[in-house]
Amino acid sequence: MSFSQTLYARAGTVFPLVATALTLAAGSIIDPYLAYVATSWVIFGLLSLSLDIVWGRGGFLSLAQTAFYGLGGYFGSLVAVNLADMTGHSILWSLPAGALFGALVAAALGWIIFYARMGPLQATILSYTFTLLLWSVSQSFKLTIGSAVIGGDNGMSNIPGFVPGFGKGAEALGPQAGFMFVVVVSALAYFATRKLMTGTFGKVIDGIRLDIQKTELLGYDVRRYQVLNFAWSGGLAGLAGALFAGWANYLNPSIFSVQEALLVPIYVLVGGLGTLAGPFVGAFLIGGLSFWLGGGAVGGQTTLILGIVLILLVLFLKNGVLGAIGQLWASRLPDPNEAVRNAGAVAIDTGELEQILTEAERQAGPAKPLKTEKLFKRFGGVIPVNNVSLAFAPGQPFSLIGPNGAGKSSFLKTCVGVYAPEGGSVIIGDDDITRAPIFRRVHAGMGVKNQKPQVFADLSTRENLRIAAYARVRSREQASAIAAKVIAMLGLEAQSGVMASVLSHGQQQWLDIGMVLCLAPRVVLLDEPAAGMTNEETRELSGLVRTLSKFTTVIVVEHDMEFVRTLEGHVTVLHQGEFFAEGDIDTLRGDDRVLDIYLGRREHV
Ligand SMILES: Nc1ncnc2c1ncn2[C@@H]1O[C@H](COP(=O)(O)OP(=O)(O)OP(=O)(O)O)[C@@H](O)[C@H]1O
Repeated sequence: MSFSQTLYARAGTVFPLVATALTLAAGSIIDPYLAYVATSWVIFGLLSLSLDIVWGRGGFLSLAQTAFYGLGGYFGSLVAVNLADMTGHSILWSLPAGALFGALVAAALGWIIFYARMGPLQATILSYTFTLLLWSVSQSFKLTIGSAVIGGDNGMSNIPGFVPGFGKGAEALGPQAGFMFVVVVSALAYFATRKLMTGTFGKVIDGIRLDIQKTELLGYDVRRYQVLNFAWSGGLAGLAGALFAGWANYLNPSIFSVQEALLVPIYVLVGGLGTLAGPFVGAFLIGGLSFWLGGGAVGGQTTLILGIVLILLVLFLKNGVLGAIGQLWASRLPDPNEAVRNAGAVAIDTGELEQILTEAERQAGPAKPLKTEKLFKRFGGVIPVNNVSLAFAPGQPFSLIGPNGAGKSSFLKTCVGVYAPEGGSVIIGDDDITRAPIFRRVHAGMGVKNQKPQVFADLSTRENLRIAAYARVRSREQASAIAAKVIAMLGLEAQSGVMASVLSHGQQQWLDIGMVLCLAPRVVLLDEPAAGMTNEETRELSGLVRTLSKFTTVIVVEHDMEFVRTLEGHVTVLHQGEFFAEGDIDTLRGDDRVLDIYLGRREHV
């Protein structure tokens, strides 16, 4: 790797470190008033970072960040006002209290949003409603606890500044030291968040944004991850709120206002969505710009400037400042996706495959049978799965065939948990999984490949496999080792570092199958796996499915009769949602009744 490539890969750590050092150095020499104003930009940057991890990384535009910010500020101050009087050291009380309260409220709101499986728009509106509700309630909310007074419209005053020393007479930091203190706290919060988001947790959050269903099909409890991410973001916002209260020494309900709520996404967009450092850049740029124009941080020109900046940004810098710099820089580096252009056809290394499957069997136990009993699913007047009772076992591949609309995919989706059945049961081994969420079925041993390749487009081939393997083994080293084996088995070594989005359709199908194998499934369900594959790839796939069936139960939904014939397994015909016939493919191909349903003749049907 060249210096430029290494620096590009570490940019999110190196530049923020340099920026922190420079800001700290500048802190003691700049004008105290500027230091005071710039402190608020750092705080807004931290608040915006809290949005960036849920929006830029998690894919959910939350308008509740200022709610957690305000609540963190009020609660942190409530604690600080009472305790700091006796002990000094206000920041020891207000910052953890604000962060914790913000995290708890976010976890509660996130629990409602994510477990109710709301759509993105609905979730954004609910988060906005929550902020508006607080705004309205806080106007008349009055509370006195000890020496802390929340006075409704009048807000809360006499909040102690940043007091680092102990004891009654301890003094608050001045503007310059206060600025440096806020920079240090925000930098620590940034680096902790960055560590979280560049690790496996962050990759799962990326997976949720890119393809939530696939993430769950890997066995991740996606809602738990979403709530945890939201709670972390609430913690950051609460921390920012507690800092803001110490900076302003005063809070009032305007912190929950519409204008405040909408400023946060603007900072994020200006800096660069999903970049983590971008929110600070956005807050500094907008804050600095309005300060320079003479309006101060919240001066009269701010709204106008924000409007103009946003319009220019939408027109010219769609990825924000850091996003645009990153793109420009990347375009000057050697193309990391070059390897794809020289790629040959995928050839399965059968020896490697058998090793992977033997190891999987050793770790996850023997193959499990899958059974459905009178499985029933209806969509209004359509019944795509009508009392279907089937049993699948290891030893040979099972194929499900039938004309278009026969209910093959619906049967598979009902087994997988994408559709909830109205009747009957699905049993894997000894476990009744009829009502289990998708990720629990995966834990029970199910591995699923849907018709379209489901890979995480923005992650590399290796990262895709790692995230799949990590879902099972929960160890980064083991996950990397499994990913390396699957890459070798698929012969994708040259493509291991390229983005999945640039792989060919066939390669994406293989990668998807590789991800399923990383789960060491005991039952494998494949929905039209040969779709879009070349003849050569289809032959390879047939070999893979046959080998797989020696180690696990395999069920394949397929249209391609020739492919089904090469599997040399058991075939079940579905028709109009019901079991119709079964046997080997040659017998079924000679069966007039089966021919009739495929040709649409009525004679035998
Ligand atoms: N989510 C849904 N909502 C409403 N109807 C659905 C839904 N999914 C499937 N159906 C209906 O159920 C019937 C069976 O569809 P399904 O896709 O399961 O058949 P299939 O055998 O897999 O067909 P194909 O081979 O064309 O993929 C169709 O009439 C379809 O319109």
